[in-house]
Amino acid sequence: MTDSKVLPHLATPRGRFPHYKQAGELVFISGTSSRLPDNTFVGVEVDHLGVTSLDIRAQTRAVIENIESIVNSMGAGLGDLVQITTYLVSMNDFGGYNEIYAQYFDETGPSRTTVAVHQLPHPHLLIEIQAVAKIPATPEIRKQS
Ligand SMILES: O=C(O)C/C=C/C(=O)C(=O)O
Repeated sequence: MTDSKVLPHLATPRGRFPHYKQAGELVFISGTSSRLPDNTFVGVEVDHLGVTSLDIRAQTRAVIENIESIVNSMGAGLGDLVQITTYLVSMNDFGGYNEIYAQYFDETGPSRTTVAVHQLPHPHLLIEIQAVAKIPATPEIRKQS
């Protein structure tokens, strides 16, 4: 079974792709940022002079919680993730990212790769995560497809 979904309660993808694609028991979650449904970003402050402050801890938490919302929509949870790839704009943020990551996952969690990239699809983004979940094809999940 293959199934793609754009979830109405999450930030709309900024391109023609789904939040996730399910292929059998594996669910491939598209690159996810800290963007909220109103298209604002968690972990971004712009002061009265227009100076922008970006917060890797707040962004990391929001990204993981956005991914959690996606897997929750399938009746699953973060414990069902089997693989994570993280894209950071700067490895200077590795410490803050890792600190928040450890509040959600440990060595029994998904395999993980973290790389630094030149840019992400919005200048306010410090982090984006893509993930794979393994979710048994229960009748409930099949019903949603
Ligand atoms: O949706 C976002 O805010 C950031 C993620 C974008 C992508 O991964 C993409 O456009 O491919």
